Amino acid sequence: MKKTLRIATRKSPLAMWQTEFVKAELEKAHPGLEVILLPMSTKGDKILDVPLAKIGGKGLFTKELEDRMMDGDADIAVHSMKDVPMELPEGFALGAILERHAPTDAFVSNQYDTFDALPQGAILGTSSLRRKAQLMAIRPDLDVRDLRGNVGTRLGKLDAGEYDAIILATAGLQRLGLDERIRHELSPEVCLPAVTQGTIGIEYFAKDTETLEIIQVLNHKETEIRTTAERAMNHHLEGGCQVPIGVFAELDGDDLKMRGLVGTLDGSEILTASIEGKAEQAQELGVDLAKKLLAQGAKAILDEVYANDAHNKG
Ligand SMILES: NCc1[nH]cc(CCC(=O)O)c1CC(=O)O
Repeated sequence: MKKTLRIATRKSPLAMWQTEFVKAELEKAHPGLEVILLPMSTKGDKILDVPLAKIGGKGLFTKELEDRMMDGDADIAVHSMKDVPMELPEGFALGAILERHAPTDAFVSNQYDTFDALPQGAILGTSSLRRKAQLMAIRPDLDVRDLRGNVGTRLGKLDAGEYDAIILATAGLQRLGLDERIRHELSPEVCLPAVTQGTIGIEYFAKDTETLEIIQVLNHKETEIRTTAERAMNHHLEGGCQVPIGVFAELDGDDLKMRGLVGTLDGSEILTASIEGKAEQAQELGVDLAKKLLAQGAKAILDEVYANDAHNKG
C-alpha cells in the first residue's frame, strides 16, 4: 500500500475543514499513512463579482483540482458533492462518499428569529437559484439579492447590514463551528435541499486501484445510495448545481423515498414530485422522478432558465 497520499483541495476555510476531516479519517483508518494537502483556488473561488449562475461552465469548483491530479501532483481530490458535476471528466471516478451531514438550508439573521418573521420587502441574501425560487414562492414580497463569497465573507456582508437575513447550508456552518449563527433550519417541505447537500466525496483516477483501496474505507453505503438517487435525478434533468432544482432522498432500511422539485426563477411556478422504491433501484428511481417532473412541464421551465444564460448548466 502507498505510504503517502496527496490531496488536492480548494483553500476556502470550509474546503480546508472538509479535507482536514478526510485526512484525519484516513490516518485513523491507516496508521502510518502520511497525508499531504495541496490547497489551491478554483475558477469558482476567483470570480466573486459575478452571480454563480452566470459564470457557468462545468466543474467550476473541481477542474483545477483534477488538473493537479492529471499532472501527477495529487492522488485524490476532496469535494462538496454538491459542487461536483453530474458527469466527471474521462478517467476520473468517485472512490468514496462520506456519511452525510445536515442536508438542510439554514436561516441566518441578526434581527429575525425565523424566516416567517421577516417583514414585507425584507432583503434576503442567497446566490442559489434553488433557494430563491422556493423562498419567493412562499414570500413573493421578499427582495432576494445575490450573495457570493465563502461562508465567512457572506456572514460579514450580513453583519455589515447589507441584508436582513441570508440562507446558507447548515452543514457548512456546523463544520466551521458557527452553529450559533443558525436561527433555524428550513425543513425540506419549505426548502428542498440541493442535490447531495451536506455530503463530502472523494475523487480519484479510476485506474488507480491502490488509491481506491485506501479511500474506500470511508465510503458510507446509505449515503452512497442517496447520492446515486439524487444525482440520477439531476443528471436526467441535465441540471448542474446552478439551477432551480431541489431533490432529497431518504433511506429507511431498504426503502428509498425521494422528492424532487423544479421552479421558475421568481418562484411563480413550482413543480414537485415524489417516488418510492427499494435501495437497489436508486439510479432508476432518480431517473423516474426526473421523468415525472418532465411530464409536468419541467423541460419548459429549465429551457427558459438555460436561455437566460447559455452557460449556467455547470
Ligand atoms: N456552493 C458552495 C457550497 N458547496 C457546499 C456547501 C455547503 C457544504 C455541503 O453542502 O456539504 C456550500 C456553501 C453553501 O451552500 O452555503
